[in-house]
Amino acid sequence: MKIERIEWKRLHLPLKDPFEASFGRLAKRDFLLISVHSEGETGYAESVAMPFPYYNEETTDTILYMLDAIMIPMLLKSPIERPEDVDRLFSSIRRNNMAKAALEGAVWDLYAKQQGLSLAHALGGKRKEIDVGVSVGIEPSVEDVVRKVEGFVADGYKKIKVKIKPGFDITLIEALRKRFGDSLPLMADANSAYTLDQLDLIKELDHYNLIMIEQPLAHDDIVDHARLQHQLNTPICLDESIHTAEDARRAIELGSCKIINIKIGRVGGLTEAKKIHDFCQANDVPVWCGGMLESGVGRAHNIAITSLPNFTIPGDTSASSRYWAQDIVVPEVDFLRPGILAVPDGPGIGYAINWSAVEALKVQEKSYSHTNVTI
Ligand SMILES: O=C(O)CCC(=O)c1ccccc1C(=O)O
Ligand SMILES: [Mg+2]
Repeated sequence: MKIERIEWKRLHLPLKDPFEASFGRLAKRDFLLISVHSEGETGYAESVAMPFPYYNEETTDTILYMLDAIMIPMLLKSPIERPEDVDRLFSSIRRNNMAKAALEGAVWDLYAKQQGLSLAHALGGKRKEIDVGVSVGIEPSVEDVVRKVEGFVADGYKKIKVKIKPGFDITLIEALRKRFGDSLPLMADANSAYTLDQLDLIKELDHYNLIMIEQPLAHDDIVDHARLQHQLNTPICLDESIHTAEDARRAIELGSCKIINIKIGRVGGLTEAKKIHDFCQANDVPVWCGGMLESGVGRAHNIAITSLPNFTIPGDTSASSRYWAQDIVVPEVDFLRPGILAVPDGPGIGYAINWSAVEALKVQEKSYSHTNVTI
């Protein structure tokens, strides 16, 4: 697999409605669409960092720097046979997982296309359809969230995740249970907004039959989460705290969580995502695929990894129309049946790029080949 050219295009894609979590509010997506070219095929992926370092330490600009100064030159000068070689190549670079994942993901798509396989199949996924849920942001009032959830329930989403923060938690969950009853598959994501000092408040959430509580405590903690899990009936799911399969092993050994949210970007790529999946499967810990408000390209990667067998809980990969007036893929990501997405069986990610949409959203771009990169 001789990599001849690598490009990024920086896109600004406006959200239909601003999305808010305890870490901040977002009105548009600012991300890099990555293309990796080899022998007539092109692999695609996108960078998933937020524009601010409040979810994790990366931003679109830190990714741009890492790709431009370090990772693209490294990739262009290294012999690559399989996508796992990219994971190995970048293993000496500490963290910067979303930068690594953006390039590694494009090489996975390229590799699958060169083998004539769907990305799902290349990863070892067998599932042809996946159940999906939706993540609902914080709104000005509890009633606003209830109204939004009404729409998503009507759409047929299989899991409703709501964002919570101190002062916007028990009253919200209470209102949702009152309106939709106990059988609605409901969970809450705190994005690290609480500490163990709020134990009594967090324990109140035990009364609402939540499927799980996602990342209640600090982004870099597994010790307090273990103490909390031992006093909580509701399963804890870790998102921010898990960056590697080793992190997953430690958290599971300690009893810090009963479920893991796998995000390809947060863990540095599909190779590591698959390792976490496999470790969790061997230890009877279910996983699901988290979202980062991706365009259709990132959504396609999420669908592919979700075809693996231990993704037994509906993820955050909703339809394109949940976020975008127009997505950058054709066809757009849409339900096969309510709450169900088809896993594409065409080569690679199974979606084409809508280049006229990309050109309209583009704010910056750069192309690299052996002739313009000093290696
Ligand atoms: O719909 C999605 O893509 C998931 C939205 C979401 O919850 C989220 C979005 C941005 C950053 C972090 C998170 C999260 O899961 O914590
Ligand atoms: Mg989360």
